[in-house]
Amino acid sequence: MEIEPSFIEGCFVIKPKEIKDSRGSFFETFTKKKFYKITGLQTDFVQDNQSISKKGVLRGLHFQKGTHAQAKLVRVISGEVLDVVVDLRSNSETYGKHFSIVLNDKNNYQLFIPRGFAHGFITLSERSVFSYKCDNYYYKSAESGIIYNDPKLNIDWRLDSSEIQLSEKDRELPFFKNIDVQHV
Ligand SMILES: Cc1cn([C@H]2C[C@H](O)[C@@H](COP(=O)(O)OP(=O)(O)O[C@H]3O[C@H](C)C(=O)[C@H](O)[C@H]3O)O2)c(=O)[nH]c1=O
Repeated sequence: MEIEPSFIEGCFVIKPKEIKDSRGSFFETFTKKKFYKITGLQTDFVQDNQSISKKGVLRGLHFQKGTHAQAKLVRVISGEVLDVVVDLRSNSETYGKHFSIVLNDKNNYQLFIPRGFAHGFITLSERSVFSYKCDNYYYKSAESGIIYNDPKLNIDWRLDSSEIQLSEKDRELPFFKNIDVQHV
């Protein structure tokens, strides 16, 4: 397992070591001891999620506010997505900046996202199975987000806007300038 920092402090890519043999391959998706050793983080993940999406489905950009904020360790089990995080930590040098990365079932990359970020992904393959660990529980009333096509963020989601499918909730998310970062 190796780690690759991104330009955003605290947000990094984990590249698991895949062991191949005549049957196929094996890799450890998470071990607390190794995660701590390579990251120095004592993150205590309490909830695992999985979502399945068709091509063009964009989930996000979401975050939970205040004490319900979640750090996440995200990966793709099947297919390919563009994963995007936005730094909402008001004291961060990269506040308002975003980092994006292609995660798929070939590179098996994982992205660690600290608390204080908005997160979203778009499915680029015909179907994706997306799995992630959270260090805080789901708390519906603490949910918030930013509209995916916010002009200030100017995120390139790789697909034509006519191909992008959003939930009703995500279509109504506020612009970046209107979110209350003090309660992120
Ligand atoms: C997040 C969540 C949702 N739900 C229920 C609520 C709805 O009945 C249903 C779908 O929820 P939602 O449309 O919010 O799911 P996503 O659009 O995939 O939301 C996620 O999208 C981005 C990518 C994230 O990083 C967040 O983890 C999360 O916000 O699952 C639960 O029961 N538990 C949960 O932890």
